[in-house]
Amino acid sequence: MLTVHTLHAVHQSQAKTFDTATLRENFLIDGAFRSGEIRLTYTHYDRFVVGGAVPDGGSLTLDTVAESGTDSFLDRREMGIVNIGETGTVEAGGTSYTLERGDVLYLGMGSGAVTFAGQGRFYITSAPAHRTCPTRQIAIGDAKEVKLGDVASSNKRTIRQFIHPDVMESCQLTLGYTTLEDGSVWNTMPAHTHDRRMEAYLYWGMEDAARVVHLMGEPTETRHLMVANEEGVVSPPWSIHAGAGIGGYTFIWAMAGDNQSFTDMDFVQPAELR
Ligand SMILES: O=C(O)C(=O)C[C@H](O)C(=O)CO
Ligand SMILES: [Zn+2]
Repeated sequence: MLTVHTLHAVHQSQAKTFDTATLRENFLIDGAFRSGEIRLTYTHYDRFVVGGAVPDGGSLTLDTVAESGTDSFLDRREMGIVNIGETGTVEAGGTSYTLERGDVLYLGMGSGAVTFAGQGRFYITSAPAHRTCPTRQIAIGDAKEVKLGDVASSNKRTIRQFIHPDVMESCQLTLGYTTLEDGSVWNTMPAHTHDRRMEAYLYWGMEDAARVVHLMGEPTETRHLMVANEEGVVSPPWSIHAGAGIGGYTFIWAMAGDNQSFTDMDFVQPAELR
């Protein structure tokens, strides 16, 4: 079963008037992981799509998605998949890839129908593409590791870059995930914006009762979203994206836009945030 929800782009002057429920409707991605379903959110931020596929021992095929207006979803798109569950397989273009928890698969434009199977919980990201880059499976050991933060600032963390120019080629999609060390709670602090790229976060590896207080909004108009395990947030180009968690967590970041330069960020120091 395939469900697609559309999120339209919101202007920052409107976002600052939203109450909690309206903020959540417009920026929180919840309910993406349901047994036996593929659930996608089609955003109008760089036409970036995020979602989940949970085959739960069976198999689920993603092919035609009416929102893209193409015969097959990947006819003019590339895709990045992260398995956040147990071992599962993804089959595309006649090849089957076995993904362990934390493995990433990049599918180039024109890969055709994609079939998810096994016990994987697959996080799906997709951006429009203009050429075919080679499909590639990237294990955790193949990712580029960047250590950031320190214990004193409660933000010691490891950034793992998978779909990233230093690791492999893609059209515009970049993707990786960041894991907090025990006792550290803050991600992406100091915060930043990057008007050149939108970004989507998916929080996972959390206890059911835990929450991340995700900060969004223009730097001088911040708002927060209480985010549970396996929930995501779409971050418009004008918004900061940062958070503090109750307990440990990992978050998948994925971006699309004018450049693939991970370090192209406009930093905002805590004293400048409102
Ligand atoms: O913890 C961090 O810092 C990050 O992981 C930053 C995100 O990846 C990001 O916002 C990239 O633009
Ligand atoms: Zn960012």
